[in-house]
Amino acid sequence: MSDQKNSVPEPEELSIGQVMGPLTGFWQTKILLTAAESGLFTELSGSSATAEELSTQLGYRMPGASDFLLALAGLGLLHASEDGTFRNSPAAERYLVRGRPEFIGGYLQFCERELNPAWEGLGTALRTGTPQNPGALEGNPYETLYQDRESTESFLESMDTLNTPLLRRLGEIDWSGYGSFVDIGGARGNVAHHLALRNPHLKGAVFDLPQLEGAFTTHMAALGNDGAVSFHGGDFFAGPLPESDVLIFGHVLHNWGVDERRTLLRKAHDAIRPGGAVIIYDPMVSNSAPPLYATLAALSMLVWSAGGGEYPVSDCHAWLEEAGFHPETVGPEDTPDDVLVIGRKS
Ligand SMILES: C[S@@+](CC[C@H](N)C(=O)[O-])C[C@H]1O[C@@H](n2cnc3c(N)ncnc32)[C@H](O)[C@@H]1O
Repeated sequence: MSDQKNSVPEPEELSIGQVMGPLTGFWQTKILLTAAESGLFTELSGSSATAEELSTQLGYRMPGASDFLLALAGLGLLHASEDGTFRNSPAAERYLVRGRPEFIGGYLQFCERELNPAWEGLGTALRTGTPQNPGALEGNPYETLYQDRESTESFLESMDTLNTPLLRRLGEIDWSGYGSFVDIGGARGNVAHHLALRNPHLKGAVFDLPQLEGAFTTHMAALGNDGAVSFHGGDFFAGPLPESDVLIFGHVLHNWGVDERRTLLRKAHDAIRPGGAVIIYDPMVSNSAPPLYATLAALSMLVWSAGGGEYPVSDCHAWLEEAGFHPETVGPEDTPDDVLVIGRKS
């Protein structure tokens, strides 16, 4: 037995770090979320301070506070200088300072409040296939989420963090042949606003649950949108989808099971005018070794959503063809980013 073991060649790069890294991932998450919640990065923005000064400001005790700051430096979120002072790293300065355009505080809060508790039940979800988010067990998890104002706000901010990289890619599509679009499940209208801004000839709308109308109106006012995009409240599983040249499903299909995705695409085909198109983006996978982000997103859907998950690009094409579209993948596959697929209607 032991001979057999010894005969297995050990890869040279084998190291316990390959196990310790994922194991301490939870501790790293807690360090990041605790620092963000304390306001440390905002406090430090554009300045530097010693561990003693920061611990006084935050009400922390030494020496724990010093280790905490050094751990943040180890994570690349702070820079520790020789003179004993700390300042934000460029990433922290850009993404973790409240008030900055790319601040991701909403996403941190959404992970902490919504996703991470559901991840606690990963083993159960894997064994049973049942979501671990009570809201998803009752039906549409968004209906439950929107009962809490603060959770709704952090969710909507986090959606915009995740849809921001898509704004440029959606803008690069040739929109000259289309006159209108509706962003189905378009939340508070971030994508719709930027699309309409870049293509003033387009009549844009968002279709989402009626609970989001107030957040949509507030966000449009903050962006200076003068009514170029309208909001239509409704449930996309009840009744037909709004008529348009283009319908967008961004980070929507992965919330639902295969049958619901196929239903939504069939409804989309009914609603889209001849010559129009449906546009889909999700962190899809296209081979047996997808980027880690896509599989983490898939597992987040498993534990949080009502039967959702990420799906192969080829499945997306198949559902589109079944619904009557001619599918085409726009841009790269197998990136840590979303895959963009367009289905054209003859
Ligand atoms: C993951 S978010 C995606 C938001 C946005 N498209 C983006 O890319 O950031 C899913 C959206 O679907 C909406 N939604 C969920 N169920 C819905 C339903 N039955 N009818 C209409 N919208 C729904 C949610 O309110 C939410 O805004």
